Amino acid sequence: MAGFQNLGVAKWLDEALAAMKIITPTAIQEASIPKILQGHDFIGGAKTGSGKTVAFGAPILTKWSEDPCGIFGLILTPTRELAMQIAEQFSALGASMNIKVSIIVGGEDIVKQALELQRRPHFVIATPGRLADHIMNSGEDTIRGLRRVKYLVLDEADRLLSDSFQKDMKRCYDILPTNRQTLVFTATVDDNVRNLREELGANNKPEVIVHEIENIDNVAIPKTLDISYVFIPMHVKESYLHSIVTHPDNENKSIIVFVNRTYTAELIRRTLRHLDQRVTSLHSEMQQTERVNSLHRFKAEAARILVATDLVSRGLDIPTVQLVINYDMPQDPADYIHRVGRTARAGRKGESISFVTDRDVEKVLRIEERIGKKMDKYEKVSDNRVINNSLTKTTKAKRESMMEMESEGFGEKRKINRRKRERSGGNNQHKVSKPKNKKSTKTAN
Ligand SMILES: Nc1ncnc2c1ncn2[C@@H]1O[C@H](COP(=O)(O)OP(=O)(O)OP(=O)(O)O)[C@@H](O)[C@H]1O
Repeated sequence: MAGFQNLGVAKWLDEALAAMKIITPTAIQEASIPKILQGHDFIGGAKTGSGKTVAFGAPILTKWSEDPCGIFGLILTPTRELAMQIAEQFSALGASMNIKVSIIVGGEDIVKQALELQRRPHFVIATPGRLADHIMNSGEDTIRGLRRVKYLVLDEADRLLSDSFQKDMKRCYDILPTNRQTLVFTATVDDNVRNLREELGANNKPEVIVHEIENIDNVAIPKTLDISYVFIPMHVKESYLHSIVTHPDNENKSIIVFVNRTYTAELIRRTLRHLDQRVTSLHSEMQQTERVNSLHRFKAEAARILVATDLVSRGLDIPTVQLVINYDMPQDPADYIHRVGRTARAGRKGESISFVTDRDVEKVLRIEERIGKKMDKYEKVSDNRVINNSLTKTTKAKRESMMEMESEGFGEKRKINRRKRERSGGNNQHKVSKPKNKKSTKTAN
Protein backbone atom coordinates (compact mmCIF):
# COMPACT_ATOMS: atom_id res chain seq x y z
CA MET A 1 0.00 0.00 0.00
CA ALA A 2 1.29 3.46 -0.87
CA GLY A 3 2.26 6.04 1.76
CA PHE A 4 -0.96 8.03 1.71
CA GLN A 5 -3.19 4.96 1.81
CA ASN A 6 -1.28 3.80 4.89
CA LEU A 7 -2.40 7.00 6.57
CA GLY A 8 -6.04 6.25 5.69
CA VAL A 9 -6.42 8.29 2.50
CA ALA A 10 -8.95 6.88 -0.02
CA LYS A 11 -7.54 4.89 -2.94
CA TRP A 12 -9.01 7.22 -5.61
CA LEU A 13 -7.36 10.19 -3.90
CA ASP A 14 -4.04 8.41 -3.49
CA GLU A 15 -4.10 7.88 -7.26
CA ALA A 16 -4.96 11.54 -7.90
CA LEU A 17 -2.09 12.62 -5.61
CA ALA A 18 0.32 10.24 -7.36
CA ALA A 19 -0.67 11.76 -10.72
CA MET A 20 0.60 15.07 -9.29
CA LYS A 21 3.82 13.38 -8.14
CA ILE A 22 2.72 13.60 -4.51
CA ILE A 23 3.68 10.13 -3.34
CA THR A 24 5.47 10.20 0.00
CA PRO A 25 3.73 12.17 2.75
CA THR A 26 5.60 15.08 4.32
CA ALA A 27 6.01 15.28 8.10
CA ILE A 28 2.98 17.54 8.62
CA GLN A 29 0.87 15.26 6.41
CA GLU A 30 1.94 12.20 8.42
CA ALA A 31 0.99 14.01 11.60
CA SER A 32 -2.32 15.52 10.49
CA ILE A 33 -4.03 13.02 8.19
CA PRO A 34 -4.66 10.13 10.65
CA LYS A 35 -5.72 12.49 13.44
CA ILE A 36 -8.15 14.42 11.25
CA LEU A 37 -9.59 11.15 9.94
CA GLN A 38 -10.14 10.06 13.56
CA GLY A 39 -12.26 13.15 14.15
CA HIS A 40 -9.86 15.42 16.05
CA ASP A 41 -9.69 19.16 15.62
CA PHE A 42 -6.15 19.92 14.48
CA ILE A 43 -3.83 22.92 14.85
CA GLY A 44 -0.85 22.46 12.54
CA GLY A 45 2.28 24.58 12.30
CA ALA A 46 4.73 23.65 9.56
CA LYS A 47 7.19 25.57 7.42
CA THR A 48 6.32 27.25 4.15
CA GLY A 49 6.11 24.87 1.20
CA SER A 50 5.77 21.77 3.39
CA GLY A 51 2.44 20.62 1.95
CA LYS A 52 -0.12 21.97 4.41
CA THR A 53 -2.85 22.11 1.73
CA VAL A 54 -2.73 18.34 1.26
CA ALA A 55 -2.36 17.95 5.04
CA PHE A 56 -5.95 19.20 5.44
CA GLY A 57 -7.22 18.49 1.91
CA ALA A 58 -6.50 14.73 1.83
CA PRO A 59 -8.46 13.76 4.97
CA ILE A 60 -11.41 16.05 4.17
CA LEU A 61 -11.67 14.76 0.61
CA THR A 62 -11.44 11.17 1.89
CA LYS A 63 -14.34 11.75 4.30
CA TRP A 64 -16.32 13.65 1.67
CA SER A 65 -16.11 10.76 -0.80
CA GLU A 66 -17.63 8.44 1.84
CA ASP A 67 -20.69 10.70 2.23
CA PRO A 68 -20.72 13.60 -0.28
CA CYS A 69 -23.56 15.63 1.24
CA GLY A 70 -24.45 19.35 1.33
CA ILE A 71 -21.70 21.90 1.65
CA PHE A 72 -19.20 19.51 3.17
CA GLY A 73 -16.34 21.88 3.94
CA LEU A 74 -15.63 25.60 4.22
CA ILE A 75 -12.07 26.79 3.75
CA LEU A 76 -11.26 30.35 4.79
CA THR A 77 -8.09 32.05 3.62
CA PRO A 78 -6.94 35.69 3.66
CA THR A 79 -6.49 36.52 -0.04
CA ARG A 80 -8.38 36.02 -3.27
CA GLU A 81 -5.37 34.53 -5.01
CA LEU A 82 -4.94 31.92 -2.29
CA ALA A 83 -8.63 31.01 -2.41
CA MET A 84 -8.31 30.45 -6.14
CA GLN A 85 -5.17 28.35 -5.70
CA ILE A 86 -6.78 26.10 -3.08
CA ALA A 87 -9.89 25.76 -5.26
CA GLU A 88 -7.71 24.70 -8.20
CA GLN A 89 -6.04 22.05 -6.06
CA PHE A 90 -9.33 20.69 -4.71
CA SER A 91 -10.85 20.68 -8.21
CA ALA A 92 -7.85 18.84 -9.65
CA LEU A 93 -7.73 16.27 -6.85
CA GLY A 94 -11.48 15.63 -6.93
CA ALA A 95 -11.95 15.73 -10.72
CA SER A 96 -12.59 11.97 -11.00
CA MET A 97 -15.33 12.28 -8.34
CA ASN A 98 -17.13 15.22 -10.00
CA ILE A 99 -16.31 17.57 -7.18
CA LYS A 100 -18.04 20.98 -7.12
CA VAL A 101 -16.02 23.81 -5.64
CA SER A 102 -17.18 27.40 -5.23
CA ILE A 103 -14.87 30.39 -4.84
CA ILE A 104 -16.37 33.21 -2.77
CA VAL A 105 -14.01 36.21 -2.93
CA GLY A 106 -14.22 39.99 -3.32
CA GLY A 107 -13.93 41.62 -6.73
CA GLU A 108 -16.10 38.95 -8.41
CA ASP A 109 -19.84 38.91 -9.27
CA ILE A 110 -21.71 38.61 -5.97
CA VAL A 111 -25.04 37.55 -7.53
CA LYS A 112 -23.38 34.69 -9.41
CA GLN A 113 -21.74 33.62 -6.16
CA ALA A 114 -25.09 33.67 -4.31
CA LEU A 115 -26.59 31.38 -6.97
CA GLU A 116 -23.63 29.02 -6.65
CA LEU A 117 -24.04 28.88 -2.88
CA GLN A 118 -27.73 28.04 -3.29
CA ARG A 119 -26.77 25.08 -5.47
CA ARG A 120 -24.78 23.64 -2.53
CA PRO A 121 -21.29 23.05 -3.86
CA HIS A 122 -19.29 20.35 -2.05
CA PHE A 123 -16.67 22.85 -0.92
CA VAL A 124 -16.66 26.60 -0.45
CA ILE A 125 -13.30 28.35 -0.54
CA ALA A 126 -13.71 31.92 0.67
CA THR A 127 -12.14 35.10 1.94
CA PRO A 128 -13.88 36.18 5.17
CA GLY A 129 -14.93 39.64 3.91
CA ARG A 130 -16.94 38.38 0.95
CA LEU A 131 -18.45 35.45 2.83
CA ALA A 132 -19.53 37.83 5.58
CA ASP A 133 -21.19 39.99 2.88
CA HIS A 134 -23.23 36.99 1.77
CA ILE A 135 -24.16 36.11 5.34
CA MET A 136 -25.32 39.68 6.02
CA ASN A 137 -27.05 40.43 2.74
CA SER A 138 -28.21 37.22 1.05
CA GLY A 139 -31.37 35.33 1.87
CA GLU A 140 -31.55 32.25 4.07
CA ASP A 141 -31.65 30.08 0.93
CA THR A 142 -28.13 31.12 0.05
CA ILE A 143 -26.50 30.43 3.36
CA ARG A 144 -28.55 27.47 4.63
CA GLY A 145 -25.95 24.99 3.36
CA LEU A 146 -23.26 26.66 5.44
CA ARG A 147 -25.17 25.91 8.64
CA ARG A 148 -24.38 22.23 8.23
CA VAL A 149 -20.73 22.16 7.15
CA LYS A 150 -18.78 19.23 8.53
CA TYR A 151 -15.34 20.86 8.29
CA LEU A 152 -14.01 24.36 8.75
CA VAL A 153 -10.42 25.07 7.68
CA LEU A 154 -8.53 28.22 8.64
CA ASP A 155 -5.62 28.45 6.22
CA GLU A 156 -2.97 31.05 7.16
CA ALA A 157 -4.74 31.02 10.50
CA ASP A 158 -2.63 33.63 12.32
CA ARG A 159 -3.53 36.16 9.63
CA LEU A 160 -7.24 35.25 9.75
CA LEU A 161 -7.21 35.64 13.54
CA SER A 162 -5.57 39.08 13.41
CA ASP A 163 -7.57 42.23 14.21
CA SER A 164 -8.28 43.20 10.62
CA PHE A 165 -10.38 40.08 9.99
CA GLN A 166 -12.03 39.90 13.40
CA LYS A 167 -15.50 41.24 12.53
CA ASP A 168 -15.86 39.22 9.35
CA MET A 169 -14.57 36.04 11.00
CA LYS A 170 -17.13 36.42 13.77
CA ARG A 171 -19.94 36.71 11.21
CA CYS A 172 -18.72 33.52 9.54
CA TYR A 173 -18.37 31.62 12.85
CA ASP A 174 -21.84 32.66 13.93
CA ILE A 175 -23.61 30.63 11.26
CA LEU A 176 -21.42 27.52 11.42
CA PRO A 177 -22.52 24.50 13.46
CA THR A 178 -20.60 23.87 16.70
CA ASN A 179 -20.29 20.14 16.00
CA ARG A 180 -18.08 20.76 12.96
CA GLN A 181 -14.44 19.67 12.88
CA THR A 182 -12.00 22.60 12.76
CA LEU A 183 -8.58 22.43 11.11
CA VAL A 184 -6.13 25.27 11.58
CA PHE A 185 -2.88 25.67 9.64
CA THR A 186 -0.06 28.19 9.26
CA ALA A 187 3.72 28.47 8.94
CA THR A 188 3.77 31.07 11.72
CA VAL A 189 1.88 29.86 14.77
CA ASP A 190 1.28 32.69 17.23
CA ASP A 191 -0.57 32.98 20.54
CA ASN A 192 -3.91 33.70 18.84
CA VAL A 193 -3.58 30.36 17.05
CA ARG A 194 -2.42 28.45 20.15
CA ASN A 195 -5.25 29.93 22.17
CA LEU A 196 -7.76 28.31 19.82
CA ARG A 197 -6.97 25.02 21.53
CA GLU A 198 -9.04 25.95 24.56
CA GLU A 199 -11.85 27.44 22.52
CA LEU A 200 -12.15 24.37 20.31
CA GLY A 201 -11.68 21.97 23.22
CA ALA A 202 -14.72 23.48 24.97
CA ASN A 203 -17.05 21.74 22.53
CA ASN A 204 -16.92 18.34 24.23
CA LYS A 205 -15.30 16.57 21.28
CA PRO A 206 -12.15 14.45 20.84
CA GLU A 207 -8.98 16.12 22.12
CA VAL A 208 -7.60 19.00 20.00
CA ILE A 209 -4.24 18.05 18.52
CA VAL A 210 -1.57 20.75 18.31
CA HIS A 211 1.42 19.93 16.14
CA GLU A 212 4.21 22.46 15.58
CA ILE A 213 6.96 21.14 13.38
CA GLU A 214 9.05 24.31 13.70
CA ASN A 215 9.93 23.24 17.23
CA ILE A 216 11.88 20.27 15.93
CA ASP A 217 14.92 22.13 14.53
CA ASN A 218 14.24 25.62 15.94
CA VAL A 219 14.63 27.21 12.51
CA ALA A 220 11.49 28.69 11.02
CA ILE A 221 12.47 28.61 7.34
CA PRO A 222 13.10 25.68 4.94
CA LYS A 223 16.51 23.97 5.06
CA THR A 224 16.97 24.41 1.32
CA LEU A 225 16.65 28.20 1.48
CA ASP A 226 19.78 30.40 1.46
CA ILE A 227 19.21 33.80 3.03
CA SER A 228 21.45 36.83 2.66
CA TYR A 229 21.42 40.60 3.00
CA VAL A 230 23.06 43.53 1.25
CA PHE A 231 23.68 46.76 3.12
CA ILE A 232 22.97 49.76 0.88
CA PRO A 233 22.16 53.47 1.01
CA MET A 234 18.45 54.22 0.56
CA HIS A 235 18.76 56.27 -2.65
CA VAL A 236 20.49 53.56 -4.71
CA LYS A 237 18.11 50.69 -4.01
CA GLU A 238 16.75 50.65 -7.60
CA SER A 239 20.27 50.48 -9.02
CA TYR A 240 21.15 47.53 -6.76
CA LEU A 241 17.93 45.83 -7.75
CA HIS A 242 18.74 46.21 -11.44
CA SER A 243 22.29 44.97 -10.90
CA ILE A 244 21.10 41.90 -9.02
CA VAL A 245 18.29 40.86 -11.38
CA THR A 246 20.62 41.23 -14.39
CA HIS A 247 23.62 39.51 -12.77
CA PRO A 248 24.63 36.46 -14.88
CA ASP A 249 23.73 34.16 -11.96
CA ASN A 250 20.20 35.59 -11.80
CA GLU A 251 19.34 36.79 -15.29
CA ASN A 252 17.29 33.69 -16.11
CA LYS A 253 15.70 33.23 -12.70
CA SER A 254 12.07 33.71 -11.87
CA ILE A 255 12.08 36.39 -9.15
CA ILE A 256 9.60 37.96 -6.71
CA VAL A 257 10.51 41.44 -5.42
CA PHE A 258 8.65 42.41 -2.23
CA VAL A 259 7.98 46.05 -1.38
CA ASN A 260 6.01 47.59 1.50
CA ARG A 261 3.74 49.97 -0.43
CA THR A 262 1.59 49.90 -3.54
CA TYR A 263 3.23 53.12 -4.82
CA THR A 264 6.66 51.48 -4.64
CA ALA A 265 5.33 48.37 -6.40
CA GLU A 266 4.10 50.50 -9.31
CA LEU A 267 7.27 52.60 -9.42
CA ILE A 268 9.59 49.59 -9.44
CA ARG A 269 7.49 47.77 -12.03
CA ARG A 270 7.69 50.77 -14.36
CA THR A 271 11.38 51.36 -13.69
CA LEU A 272 12.28 47.75 -14.48
CA ARG A 273 10.08 47.83 -17.57
CA HIS A 274 11.95 50.92 -18.83
CA LEU A 275 15.11 48.87 -18.32
CA ASP A 276 13.72 46.16 -20.65
CA GLN A 277 12.92 43.60 -17.98
CA ARG A 278 9.88 41.31 -18.37
CA VAL A 279 8.08 42.45 -15.25
CA THR A 280 4.60 42.52 -13.77
CA SER A 281 3.13 43.48 -10.39
CA LEU A 282 0.48 42.49 -7.87
CA HIS A 283 -0.99 44.65 -5.13
CA SER A 284 -4.31 45.56 -3.57
CA GLU A 285 -4.89 48.73 -5.62
CA MET A 286 -5.19 46.73 -8.84
CA GLN A 287 -8.54 45.72 -10.30
CA GLN A 288 -9.42 42.04 -9.88
CA THR A 289 -8.96 41.23 -13.61
CA GLU A 290 -5.52 42.88 -13.55
CA ARG A 291 -4.59 40.83 -10.48
CA VAL A 292 -5.64 37.59 -12.15
CA ASN A 293 -3.86 38.45 -15.43
CA SER A 294 -0.69 39.54 -13.70
CA LEU A 295 -0.40 36.36 -11.66
CA HIS A 296 -1.14 34.30 -14.74
CA ARG A 297 1.64 36.04 -16.72
CA PHE A 298 4.13 35.39 -13.94
CA LYS A 299 3.14 31.74 -13.49
CA ALA A 300 3.34 31.17 -17.25
CA GLU A 301 6.80 32.82 -17.17
CA ALA A 302 5.71 35.50 -19.66
CA ALA A 303 6.95 37.87 -16.96
CA ARG A 304 10.21 36.93 -15.23
CA ILE A 305 9.89 39.35 -12.31
CA LEU A 306 6.87 39.93 -10.08
CA VAL A 307 6.91 43.08 -7.95
CA ALA A 308 4.48 42.59 -5.09
CA THR A 309 3.27 43.76 -1.73
CA ASP A 310 2.48 41.42 1.16
CA LEU A 311 -0.73 40.56 -0.66
CA VAL A 312 1.36 37.80 -2.24
CA SER A 313 3.55 36.92 0.73
CA ARG A 314 1.37 34.09 1.97
CA GLY A 315 0.65 30.70 0.55
CA LEU A 316 1.17 31.22 -3.16
CA ASP A 317 2.73 28.11 -4.62
CA ILE A 318 4.71 28.88 -7.76
CA PRO A 319 7.38 26.17 -8.00
CA THR A 320 9.48 28.06 -10.60
CA VAL A 321 10.37 30.92 -8.20
CA GLN A 322 14.10 30.72 -7.42
CA LEU A 323 14.84 34.09 -5.87
CA VAL A 324 12.93 36.36 -3.49
CA ILE A 325 14.20 39.91 -2.97
CA ASN A 326 13.06 42.03 -0.03
CA TYR A 327 13.45 45.45 -1.64
CA ASP A 328 11.89 46.83 1.55
CA MET A 329 12.34 44.98 4.82
CA PRO A 330 9.06 43.79 6.32
CA GLN A 331 8.06 45.17 9.72
CA ASP A 332 6.93 41.84 11.08
CA PRO A 333 9.25 38.79 11.21
CA ALA A 334 6.26 36.57 10.31
CA ASP A 335 5.94 38.46 7.01
CA TYR A 336 9.63 37.76 6.33
CA ILE A 337 9.05 34.03 6.86
CA HIS A 338 6.09 34.00 4.46
CA ARG A 339 7.80 36.19 1.82
CA VAL A 340 11.02 34.18 1.58
CA GLY A 341 8.91 31.02 1.69
CA ARG A 342 7.66 31.73 -1.85
CA THR A 343 10.84 29.94 -2.94
CA ALA A 344 12.55 26.74 -1.73
CA ARG A 345 9.21 24.92 -1.70
CA ALA A 346 8.67 21.16 -1.46
CA GLY A 347 12.37 20.44 -0.95
CA ARG A 348 13.61 22.58 -3.88
CA LYS A 349 16.53 24.98 -3.50
CA GLY A 350 15.89 28.71 -3.29
CA GLU A 351 17.53 31.97 -2.37
CA SER A 352 16.51 35.23 -0.75
CA ILE A 353 18.31 38.58 -0.66
CA SER A 354 17.20 41.40 1.66
CA PHE A 355 18.04 45.07 1.09
CA VAL A 356 19.07 46.60 4.40
CA THR A 357 19.44 50.35 4.92
CA ASP A 358 20.61 51.99 8.12
CA ARG A 359 16.94 52.25 9.18
CA ASP A 360 16.44 48.48 9.00
CA VAL A 361 19.10 47.13 11.33
CA GLU A 362 16.70 46.62 14.24
CA LYS A 363 14.25 44.77 11.97
CA VAL A 364 16.95 42.41 10.77
CA LEU A 365 17.94 41.52 14.32
CA ARG A 366 14.32 40.75 15.21
CA ILE A 367 13.90 38.61 12.10
CA GLU A 368 17.10 36.66 12.79
CA GLU A 369 15.99 36.00 16.33
CA ARG A 370 12.54 34.84 15.19
CA ILE A 371 13.80 32.51 12.45
CA GLY A 372 16.69 31.11 14.50
CA LYS A 373 19.27 31.81 11.80
CA LYS A 374 21.67 34.59 10.69
CA MET A 375 21.60 36.01 7.17
CA ASP A 376 24.84 35.81 5.15
CA LYS A 377 26.31 38.87 3.51
CA TYR A 378 25.51 38.94 -0.24
CA GLU A 379 28.83 39.44 -2.00
CA LYS A 380 28.06 38.96 -5.70
CA VAL A 381 27.17 42.56 -6.50
CA SER A 382 29.76 45.21 -5.65
CA ASP A 383 29.35 49.00 -5.46
CA ASN A 384 31.58 49.23 -8.57
CA ARG A 385 29.32 46.95 -10.57
CA VAL A 386 26.29 49.00 -9.58
CA ILE A 387 27.98 52.31 -10.42
CA ASN A 388 29.34 51.10 -13.77
CA ASN A 389 26.38 49.08 -15.01
CA SER A 390 23.22 50.40 -13.47
CA LEU A 391 23.34 53.75 -11.71
CA THR A 392 22.88 56.17 -14.63
CA LYS A 393 20.26 54.22 -16.54
CA THR A 394 18.30 53.27 -13.42
CA THR A 395 18.18 56.87 -12.23
CA LYS A 396 16.83 57.92 -15.65
CA ALA A 397 14.28 55.08 -15.75
CA LYS A 398 13.07 55.91 -12.26
CA ARG A 399 12.68 59.59 -13.10
CA GLU A 400 10.65 58.75 -16.22
CA SER A 401 8.47 56.37 -14.24
CA MET A 402 7.76 58.97 -11.56
CA MET A 403 6.79 61.52 -14.19
CA GLU A 404 4.45 59.02 -15.87
CA MET A 405 2.81 58.17 -12.58
CA GLU A 406 2.34 61.80 -11.74
CA SER A 407 0.82 62.66 -15.11
CA GLU A 408 -1.48 59.62 -14.92
CA GLY A 409 -2.46 60.58 -11.36
CA PHE A 410 -1.52 57.22 -9.84
CA GLY A 411 -2.25 58.48 -6.32
CA GLU A 412 -5.57 59.93 -7.49
CA LYS A 413 -6.68 56.61 -8.96
CA ARG A 414 -5.97 54.95 -5.65
CA LYS A 415 -8.11 57.45 -3.80
CA ILE A 416 -11.01 57.05 -6.26
CA ASN A 417 -10.78 53.25 -6.12
CA ARG A 418 -10.83 53.32 -2.35
CA ARG A 419 -13.83 55.63 -2.32
CA LYS A 420 -15.66 53.36 -4.80
CA ARG A 421 -14.92 50.30 -2.68
CA GLU A 422 -16.15 52.04 0.43
CA ARG A 423 -19.34 53.13 -1.30
CA SER A 424 -20.09 49.61 -2.56
CA GLY A 425 -19.19 48.18 0.87
CA GLY A 426 -17.12 45.52 -0.94
CA ASN A 427 -13.88 45.57 0.90
CA ASN A 428 -15.13 46.47 4.33
CA GLN A 429 -12.03 45.20 6.09
CA HIS A 430 -10.40 48.51 5.22
CA LYS A 431 -12.95 50.21 7.41
CA VAL A 432 -12.78 47.75 10.26
CA SER A 433 -9.19 48.36 11.21
CA LYS A 434 -6.06 49.40 9.43
CA PRO A 435 -2.73 47.84 10.30
CA LYS A 436 -1.00 50.03 12.84
CA ASN A 437 2.24 50.26 10.86
CA LYS A 438 0.63 52.29 8.05
CA LYS A 439 1.06 49.56 5.45
CA SER A 440 -1.87 49.66 3.09
CA THR A 441 -1.24 46.29 1.54
CA LYS A 442 -2.47 43.59 3.83
CA THR A 443 -6.17 43.89 4.16
CA ALA A 444 -7.50 43.17 0.69
CA ASN A 445 -9.84 40.25 0.47
N1 LIG B 1 3.99 14.82 -0.10
C1 LIG B 1 4.40 15.66 -1.04
N2 LIG B 1 5.42 15.33 -1.87
C2 LIG B 1 5.83 16.20 -2.82
N3 LIG B 1 5.28 17.42 -3.05
C3 LIG B 1 4.27 17.78 -2.25
C4 LIG B 1 3.77 16.93 -1.21
N4 LIG B 1 2.74 17.56 -0.60
C5 LIG B 1 2.60 18.76 -1.21
N5 LIG B 1 3.51 18.89 -2.21
C6 LIG B 1 3.69 20.06 -3.09
O1 LIG B 1 4.42 21.01 -2.31
C7 LIG B 1 4.08 22.33 -2.72
C8 LIG B 1 3.81 23.19 -1.50
O2 LIG B 1 2.62 22.77 -0.86
P1 LIG B 1 1.64 23.80 -0.15
O3 LIG B 1 1.34 24.94 -1.07
O4 LIG B 1 0.50 23.02 0.40
O5 LIG B 1 2.60 24.32 1.02
P2 LIG B 1 2.25 25.07 2.37
O6 LIG B 1 2.85 24.28 3.46
O7 LIG B 1 0.79 25.35 2.43
O8 LIG B 1 3.07 26.42 2.19
P3 LIG B 1 2.74 27.92 2.69
O9 LIG B 1 2.99 27.95 4.17
O10 LIG B 1 3.69 28.76 1.94
O11 LIG B 1 1.30 28.17 2.36
C9 LIG B 1 2.88 22.20 -3.65
O12 LIG B 1 3.33 22.37 -4.98
C10 LIG B 1 2.40 20.77 -3.42
O13 LIG B 1 1.82 20.23 -4.58
